[in-house]
Amino acid sequence: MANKVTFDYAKATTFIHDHEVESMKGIAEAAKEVLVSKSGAGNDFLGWIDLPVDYDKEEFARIQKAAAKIQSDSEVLVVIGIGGSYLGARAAIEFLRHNFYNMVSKEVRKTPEIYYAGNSISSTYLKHLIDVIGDRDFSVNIISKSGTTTEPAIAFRVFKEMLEKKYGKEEAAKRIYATTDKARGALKNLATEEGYESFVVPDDIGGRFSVLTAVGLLPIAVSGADIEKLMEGAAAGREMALNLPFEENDAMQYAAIRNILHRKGKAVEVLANYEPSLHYVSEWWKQLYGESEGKDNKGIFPAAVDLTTDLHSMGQFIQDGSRIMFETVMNVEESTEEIIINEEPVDLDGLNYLAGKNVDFVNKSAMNGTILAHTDGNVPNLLINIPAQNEFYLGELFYFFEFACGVSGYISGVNPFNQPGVESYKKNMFALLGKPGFEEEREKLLKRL
Ligand SMILES: O=P(O)(O)OC[C@H]1O[C@H](O)[C@H](O)[C@@H](O)[C@@H]1O
Repeated sequence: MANKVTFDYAKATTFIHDHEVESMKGIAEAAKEVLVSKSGAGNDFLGWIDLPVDYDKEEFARIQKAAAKIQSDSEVLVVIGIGGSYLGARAAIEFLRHNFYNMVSKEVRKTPEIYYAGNSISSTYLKHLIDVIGDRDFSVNIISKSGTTTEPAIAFRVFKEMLEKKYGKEEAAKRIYATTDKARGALKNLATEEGYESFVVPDDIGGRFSVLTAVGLLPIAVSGADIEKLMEGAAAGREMALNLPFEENDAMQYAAIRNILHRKGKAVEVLANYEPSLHYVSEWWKQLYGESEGKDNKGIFPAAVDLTTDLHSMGQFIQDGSRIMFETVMNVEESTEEIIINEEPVDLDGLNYLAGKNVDFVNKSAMNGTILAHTDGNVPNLLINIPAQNEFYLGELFYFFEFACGVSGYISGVNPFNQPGVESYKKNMFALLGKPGFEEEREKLLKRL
């Protein structure tokens, strides 16, 4: 086991020839050069490249102080945000903390319960979350880079009113933390007006690359995870991605291999995990790759499965359905906890052959068996090994995926750092809602409904 996050495509070599790797190596290195020399499209959004070694230390300390205050005066933290202003924090908290974080006793958890809002427009979800908070002390972290996104703005109105009713306007303002642009947007204006403690999403870091800014760091710190270790891991990931030659550079190889497979007609990448606590890492990854690469009528469609769970639902398709995909497995090499399967005097369930083995041995056997089965079913399998579930390796993993994403986007010739397609639904929604300025569009749409 290496003491770092590694990428391994040994099980995919039947689908990929050495000369293809050699040829893609050149393309990937040229793409890397465009990325690090900041000469490509979207080059004003590359602040994430050096972020792990070049971040605002004063703000970092303020994040830790705010987290400590929330931990001391709140039983619940409501994190309001969507997309890049939501998924990174949730991915990290679920990866790093207890699988039943909110449910486990306070003595075990020691930190506030954390719930997420503003990631849908469901009134039922909002009302049910209000029920969960009850009359307990709580704080809110509203996160929106643009400060104008509808889903979080609506949720914030609801929880702001709840805080103000409970504590009065002045005390409520001390329980609201706003993470947004340093100067622009409705949320920034509101925060200044109401005196909320504010944290900055840097101009040159897009939402889906912002997990290691205050966007992710404040909620992650509130959960009790060590954000310094997270940054150290990301810095280690950066060092390797920037400096290692292609043959030893895991992020570069991942970018290259997935593009080789894409050019052979594999239109879908299925990211698989064998730990339920990685579910939101996949969700974060889906946005990172989906918004970065899915444009100009091209891109690999990022999909995800939780295994072995989905082997009993999606497994059939992966093994035997349309041959449109390759699979990338995130393998946690050392399980955080161990449970031994004990021997039973009468072997009624027929499991005594596993007596003395731990459950993770069974999980790994399922994983290895599945990788071979899927490979036999013509699904090329790639492996990302994560030594253990801790802050350092998560930092490395975040950086690995971000760097590979930038390189991969340039390989396919898109601007990996914009998301023009996201505006289309928003325009229609605003028109249908009757937002001022959308009158003409509204008439046209109403006729089509
Ligand atoms: O942070 P915000 O400005 O509220 O944006 C939240 C998310 O929604 C947008 O529609 C974008 O497509 C995403 O890239 C972004 O992460």
